[in-house]
Amino acid sequence: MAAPVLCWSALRQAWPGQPLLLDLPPGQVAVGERLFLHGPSGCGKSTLLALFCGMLTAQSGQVSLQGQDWAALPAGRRDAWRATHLGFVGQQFNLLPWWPALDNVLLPARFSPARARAAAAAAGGLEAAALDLLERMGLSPALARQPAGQLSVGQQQRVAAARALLGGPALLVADEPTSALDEDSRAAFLQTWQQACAQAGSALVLVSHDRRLAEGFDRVLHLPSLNRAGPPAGTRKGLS
Ligand SMILES: Nc1ncnc2c1ncn2[C@@H]1O[C@H](COP(=O)(O)OP(=O)(O)OP(=O)(O)O)[C@@H](O)[C@H]1O
Repeated sequence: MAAPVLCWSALRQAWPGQPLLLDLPPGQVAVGERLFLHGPSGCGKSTLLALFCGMLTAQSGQVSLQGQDWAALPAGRRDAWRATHLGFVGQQFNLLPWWPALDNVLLPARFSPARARAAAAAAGGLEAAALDLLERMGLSPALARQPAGQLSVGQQQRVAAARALLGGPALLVADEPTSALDEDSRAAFLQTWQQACAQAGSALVLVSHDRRLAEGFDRVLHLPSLNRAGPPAGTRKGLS
């Protein structure tokens, strides 16, 4: 069996001066697996994604991406590892607003020769790969040439999604990636994204408040709130 893409030991995390936020049993995400992560606002979903992405070092426990323990990498190599193996779509899209959408999608290729090669090989050229991804996300070649800052918020979210997919990184992590889309577009967009992940062989970890979007995912991980009136931690259910 192939080694997991993402792997974590028991994780405990608290922000300074705040009560324990995360208390997670060991887990993993397999090659190509789609994991849907949900839980109430403030339960620590974004914090957990930051641990998965090596943006934050676990206070207790260990997280590995593609067999590499994040904590064992110096900061510079962590950035390079992330650029090669991870695509991320956050609640802020972090696009360069004066750059054409197309150039924003091509950004990972500047930081990762491996992703540049993979993208070019899959589509007969790097630019063709980016245009193809944008088109699959519903953006025409004409829109692809427009500065990202002149696109609608929903279109910008699609550009960020295409950028994360370029070159088929082993893992895609998405924090509420459909928040800027209208309700009718959400399911269709996610379906497109899942298909693109499957085609690229990328695993997907997606956070959403909206449980209805869990359709099509292989597994659902419910993250309970540890700091809310409710059943004591020992009786929490649904953590898989
Ligand atoms: N950079 C930070 N510094 C200090 N505390 C933080 C930081 N980021 C998050 N927190 C704390 O961690 C808690 C959980 O935040 P987090 O964003 O991880 O939750 P979430 O489940 O993603 O929330 P939402 O669904 O509303 O986006 C927050 O209540 C906040 O107090």
